[in-house]
Amino acid sequence: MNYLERKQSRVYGYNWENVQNFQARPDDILIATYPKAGTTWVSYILDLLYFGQTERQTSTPIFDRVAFLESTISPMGPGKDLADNLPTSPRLIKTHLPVQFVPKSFWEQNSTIIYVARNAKDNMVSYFHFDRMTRTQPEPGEWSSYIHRFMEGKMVFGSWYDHVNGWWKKKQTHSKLHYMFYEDLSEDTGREIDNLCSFLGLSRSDEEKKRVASGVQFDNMKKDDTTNYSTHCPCDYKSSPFMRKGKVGDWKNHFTVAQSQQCDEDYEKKMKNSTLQFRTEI
Ligand SMILES: Nc1ncnc2c1ncn2[C@@H]1O[C@H](COP(=O)(O)OS(=O)(=O)O)[C@@H](OP(=O)(O)O)[C@H]1O
Repeated sequence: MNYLERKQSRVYGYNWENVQNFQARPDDILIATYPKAGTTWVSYILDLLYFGQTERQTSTPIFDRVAFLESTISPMGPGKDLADNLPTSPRLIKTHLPVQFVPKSFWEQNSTIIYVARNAKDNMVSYFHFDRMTRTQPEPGEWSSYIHRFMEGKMVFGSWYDHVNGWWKKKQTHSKLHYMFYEDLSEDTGREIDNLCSFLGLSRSDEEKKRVASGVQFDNMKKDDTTNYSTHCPCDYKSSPFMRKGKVGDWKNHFTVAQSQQCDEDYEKKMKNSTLQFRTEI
């Protein structure tokens, strides 16, 4: 077992059975993403759509309102326990697990799932900076080698390519799965909130939806201590903030022309059988 595998198994391994035996409920909402694809953004949208600005929302950090299922590092204890004890209905639960590792009770209970995907290049950049900042992930090393590790899928939650494709395939057979894109949210948050409401069967006034769209803007979430992760312990915010840039196309500030070409060629090979379409700029 190499360093990465040892670290993975220490953080997530011993928790495996607990997570696999998790008892989902029919009204649960599972927010599934590859790390750094917009999990917190969509979590906060759903949180506001369902619960509005209550006292709990303004005093409790987002990572205690939305349980990170497979995490063992939350200040509130294992994510599975947090999910078990969430007082809300629906319960909002987040996961980064590839589709084949999601606890089976979510399928048995026909729970609702919101998947968020982000283009590979921006996802990679965001993950790189997160790895620089967090103490729960392997050290990222140099950017030039990180790109290769990402392309090879040697990441804590496995290959980005398998992740986005696995969930995309699942969407074709699981009607309660809504597949969203970070780039669409960035382009028109209001439109994506409308789509979410239609999918979830939520009737919210135009005014309420506008309030949500404004509340979840990057600058608002960045200055809000309940959504910017500033109170989350295992991070070094001097290296990089959690709410870093929040942009589509920031990859252009990181990739050299040669790195971009190499990534595109590799992408073509890995995604050649996929009908998924990503935008790397808007
Ligand atoms: N409101 C809003 N608007 C635009 N972008 C946003 C928003 N909220 C979070 N973000 C950006 O999402 C990135 C973090 O992704 P996740 O929340 O999935 O991270 S995690 O996996 O839960 O750790 C991270 O992206 P980068 O800035 O590119 O690093 C965040 O800045």
